[in-house]
Amino acid sequence: MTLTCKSWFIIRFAIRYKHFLLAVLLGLSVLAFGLGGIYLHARGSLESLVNEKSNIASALLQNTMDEAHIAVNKATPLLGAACTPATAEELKRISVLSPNIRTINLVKDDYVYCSSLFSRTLKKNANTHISIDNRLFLATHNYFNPNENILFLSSKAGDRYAIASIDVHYIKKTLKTIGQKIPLTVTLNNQQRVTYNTFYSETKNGTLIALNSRDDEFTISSRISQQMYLDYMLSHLYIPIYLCIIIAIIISINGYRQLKRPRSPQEELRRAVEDNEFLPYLQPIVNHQGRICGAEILMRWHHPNQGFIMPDLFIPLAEDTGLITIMTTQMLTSVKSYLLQNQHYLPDGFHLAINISPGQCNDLLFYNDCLSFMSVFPEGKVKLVAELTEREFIEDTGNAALLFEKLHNLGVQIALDDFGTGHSSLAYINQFNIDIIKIDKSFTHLIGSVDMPSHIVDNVVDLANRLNIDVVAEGVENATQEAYLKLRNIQFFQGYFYDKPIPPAVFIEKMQQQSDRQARLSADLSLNG
Ligand SMILES: Nc1nc2c(ncn2[C@@H]2O[C@H](COP(=O)(O)O[C@H]3[C@@H](O)[C@H](n4cnc5c(=O)[nH]c(N)nc54)O[C@@H]3COP(=O)(O)O)[C@@H](O)[C@H]2O)c(=O)[nH]1
Repeated sequence: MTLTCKSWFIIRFAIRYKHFLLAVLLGLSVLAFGLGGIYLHARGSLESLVNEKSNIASALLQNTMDEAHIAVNKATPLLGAACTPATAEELKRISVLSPNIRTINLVKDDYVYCSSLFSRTLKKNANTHISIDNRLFLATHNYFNPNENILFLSSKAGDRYAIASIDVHYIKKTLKTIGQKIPLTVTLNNQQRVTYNTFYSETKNGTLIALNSRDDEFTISSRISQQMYLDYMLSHLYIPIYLCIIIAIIISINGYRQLKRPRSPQEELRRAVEDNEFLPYLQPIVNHQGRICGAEILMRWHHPNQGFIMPDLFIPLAEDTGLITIMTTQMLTSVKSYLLQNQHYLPDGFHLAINISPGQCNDLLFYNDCLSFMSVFPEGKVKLVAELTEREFIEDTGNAALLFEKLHNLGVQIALDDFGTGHSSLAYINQFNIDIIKIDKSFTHLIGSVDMPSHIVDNVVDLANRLNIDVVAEGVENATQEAYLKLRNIQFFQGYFYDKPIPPAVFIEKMQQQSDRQARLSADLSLNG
């Protein structure tokens, strides 16, 4: 399976910022739990509020219905008689005594023949026609209000009816006053409906809360949509929401601090290795003609909080913990990709030195790193040099000798670093078939001083010549030192006089400039020649 550039970018980003992402995830989880809880609470509260409002609306409507029942019951005895002025007067009296009832009427053969509104018998015509299908029903009626529905409640006696009319406008006002933003609906006999629904548009989705009246004559209902739940939560529970956000941020920041908190030096080093915080720097090595012919890889720790940390401060711990092995692999892998892309700027036999610690001489992991490094370059392009320090004693359990033999077979050279400062220089030369000696900078620095023990440098060079070993003079800082060392026919020079350790990209620039200069010089020579 191949990973696209985008996936790589995401993976690298996730690895690089994993602590930050974990902290954000923690905060978001807390926020999700908190808001989830608040939302559930809001649901419960809103549902009980709607229940309460439905109950109040139902009670008020039931009152009106009871009033209508009493009114029609009072009017029922009048059904047997004709519509005299006295009957009409009695209907008016009943209606006036019932504050929520607008009219009381007597109906026969689907026509209103007597009403509390008129003091005479009404004629059969379109205006007085009324069809009564249910005990409670909604209808428009020309006499009472042709433009709006009226709620009628009827009571039957033989083939006649006493009916009371209730203003629907009044019912709507009741629903509005009680419901406020919550839409309430009155449904009669499970069919005809009166709704007050101006704030939220009507929906078929959501939680239905329905309450039947005492005699199942009507139902008060409300459907709570998702929007209503959210609005309720935001308007009533904003303080818990703010608190939840603040707590999530605090937990996030704290989590981040905990994840990033200073650990033991060992843990911190391990974390840095996982986060690829160790970078290779390259210090140029120049030849007798002053041209860059190689470089030494020197490790730097780019710490996210402390900036660049020099190797003296972390190499001993890396050696103790064994992490130096993987750090060396990281250095070689990184430098390999820089040099591979720019190998056309490198002179053949480019001298690339890397430090190895005594602990790395006990197994063949370093050999595998070298093998992988060498395999990508054409033969003879790069001369890899393993620099052995004398700081610690290399125990020759047989493994070190085997490692050096295999490295030699691969074409990797062995250099003895800090020569003369340790306790086993000569023993190592004899034991490990050393190819290069590096004169320690403490000796180089003495060149030019009054009490310079010149015989030390001279003797090292003399020894190297006799054993056919190359010499690198380390720590060259001025022209006097260079001149002195050049007179002794030393092959390689390294020090601040030429350059400090620099990032690989800067080193490549220098190689490119040198390569361009060489090309111009060759072109001039061939023109003149
Ligand atoms: N096992 C590994 N050890 C490593 C690795 N990278 C570095 N090291 C060891 O750390 C020691 C300190 O290294 P550093 O601080 O990088 O110092 C090197 C040069 O910067 C310094 N130098 C070079 N020229 C001059 C100079 O002209 N003057 C001056 N005062 N200092 C100079 O010397 C150090 C060179 O080190 P070396 O050649 O290895 O002796 C260092 O001893 C390294 O061994 C690593 O990847 N693995």
